Amino acid sequence: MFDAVLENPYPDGPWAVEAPVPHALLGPVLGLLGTWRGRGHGEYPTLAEDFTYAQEVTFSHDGRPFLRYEARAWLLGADDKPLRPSARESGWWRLQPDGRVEALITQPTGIAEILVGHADGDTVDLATHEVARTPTAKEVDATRRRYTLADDTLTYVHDLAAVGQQLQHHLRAVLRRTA
Ligand code: HEM
Repeated sequence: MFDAVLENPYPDGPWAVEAPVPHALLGPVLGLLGTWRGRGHGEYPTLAEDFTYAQEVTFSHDGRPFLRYEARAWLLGADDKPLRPSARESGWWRLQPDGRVEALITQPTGIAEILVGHADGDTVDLATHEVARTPTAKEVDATRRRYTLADDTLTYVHDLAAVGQQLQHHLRAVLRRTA
């Protein structure tokens, strides 16, 4: 009786050139589609030490005017060996006319962010509209995320206002397209 639902007839497509055909509103973010891997560096005034991490980020779509976003990071030791899993997040980037973006991103640390911003093909700039926190989550008030795409390299900087600190640098990473 469940035969009709055994296979998902609407799989996501990470590619701009294969089915499903990307929705026209995805135009300003088409260059992001796919999987990216690379490394980053992070710091925050409340932390005793800065840190280096590796990260994998995937943007995919199902033909509708939003991206599915997945990111997972792991810390790297001095010898470049994986130390331990670190930040993960996933969400949806809703494209609006004129390249406006509304993003919903959740993290297993109890944070749910809504960000608004703009995409123009080479850059995406997102800033917090609202943050919701579970009762035990750390006090995160705002983030700003700026992505720059050039020659199959995706660079981002991530500012953070949290635990009583003003909005300031937390992360910078350079990712290369892997698929
Ligand atoms: C690539 C993504 C990220 C990495 C690798 C990363 C890494 C880290 C690390 C290593 C720490 C120190 C504590 C620990 O060892 O876990 C930390 C602290 C923290 N991070 Fe991140 N982070 C990332 C993304 C984020 C995001 C997206 C947010 C918020 C939306 C965030 C908010 C915080 C906060 C609030 C702290 C605690 C500061 C404190 O209590 O002093 N981080 N992060």
